[in-house]
Amino acid sequence: MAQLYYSMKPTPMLKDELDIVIPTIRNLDFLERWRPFFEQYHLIIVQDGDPSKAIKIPEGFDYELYNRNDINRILGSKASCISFKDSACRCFGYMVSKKKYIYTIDDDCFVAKDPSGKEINALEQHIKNLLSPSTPDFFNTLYDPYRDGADFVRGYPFSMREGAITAVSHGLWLNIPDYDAPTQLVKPLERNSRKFDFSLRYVDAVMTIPKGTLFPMCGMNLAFDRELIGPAMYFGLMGDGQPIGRYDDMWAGWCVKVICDHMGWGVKTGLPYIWHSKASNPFVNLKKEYNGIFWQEEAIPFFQSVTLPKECTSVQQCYLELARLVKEKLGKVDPYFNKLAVEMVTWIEAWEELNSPKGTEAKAPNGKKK
Ligand SMILES: O=c1ccn([C@@H]2O[C@H](COP(=O)(O)OP(=O)(O)O[C@H]3O[C@@H](CO)[C@H](O)[C@H]3O)[C@@H](O)[C@H]2O)c(=O)[nH]1
Ligand SMILES: [Mn+2]
Repeated sequence: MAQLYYSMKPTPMLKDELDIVIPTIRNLDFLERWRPFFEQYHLIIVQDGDPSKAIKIPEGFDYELYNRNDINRILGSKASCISFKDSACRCFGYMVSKKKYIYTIDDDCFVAKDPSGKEINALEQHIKNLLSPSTPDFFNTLYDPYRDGADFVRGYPFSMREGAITAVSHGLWLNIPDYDAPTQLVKPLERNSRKFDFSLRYVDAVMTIPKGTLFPMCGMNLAFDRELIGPAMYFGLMGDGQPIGRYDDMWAGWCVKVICDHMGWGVKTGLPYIWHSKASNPFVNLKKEYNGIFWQEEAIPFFQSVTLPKECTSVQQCYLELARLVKEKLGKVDPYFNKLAVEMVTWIEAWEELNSPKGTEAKAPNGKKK
């Protein structure tokens, strides 16, 4: 009967070309809310924290599950580049995936509704964003010209209307916005939701982030072309034993954007929205973010000043050049950046080990096929 049910359901887009990566420290009951949208995709679950803890995964999902023991077993000494006790561990899922696309989502994110009350299939919107071109070189004032009902506006050069390949689709959040701790502390009650003037909160737009402009990439609701930009999607070393937290995705976003600009690829932000249900503790977050709030005032000018040499023709080469520059330019800000630069190189070595044709296959001992 189940087979008949599946055969009757429409095959979702990129069903066999996309993995969903979830970092977690808890049971994944949230998947029940996403079942209509996720159950035909393969999940890669990266269990953080105590590997002896069993997490419950609802029946009917096709997944592979990795805990810290698996990460250490698969990467050996190179496991040092994967964060422990921080959601940054999710990037291990990007590395072991064999698919062209990745969607990553937090386990406290649920299906949101658009202003008409319709449930948002966030994954489908991300896929549309990734499969349609970007406009990094010339801003279209009607936002995404490739969306139904939109187009290029007058004065947009026809020679540029083919657009660029889209490497990243950055989604947003209703209810709990991704604020830093100081902002959270001064706006404890603010919700990005229908209680306020909903039309101000739900912006029905997808836009390309212009070339040469950095952005704060949030890992909560994010999709990307893994074959294109995967090697640069290293979520910086945070968590246990590190002097900084909650800048993992920010670090990845700055590296990714500099490399996408160099390669001529686009990064989009906007739709889809998810419903972010849980605000993490602002005081705990302040401790994690403290150094980052200082260091980003040095890091941003550094990334803005980076020019990658034309000899860097692959993402791996770009990333290794970035690691070299991080050590040279940011190492004097704090020794942490020397360590981060080393782990950036380790990440690329581990990526190559698992993903080059002769690379080793990562075997997930815990996993369930439907
Ligand atoms: O030690 C940990 C803590 C959590 N996780 C998993 O990671 C995600 C996010 O956790 P949570 O929702 O509690 O934290 P947020 O502050 O909302 O996360 C956002 O901030 C950034 C953190 O870098 C990031 O952009 C967002 O994720 C959940 O799935 C937890 O289960 C973990 O793996 N390890
Ligand atoms: Mn959260």
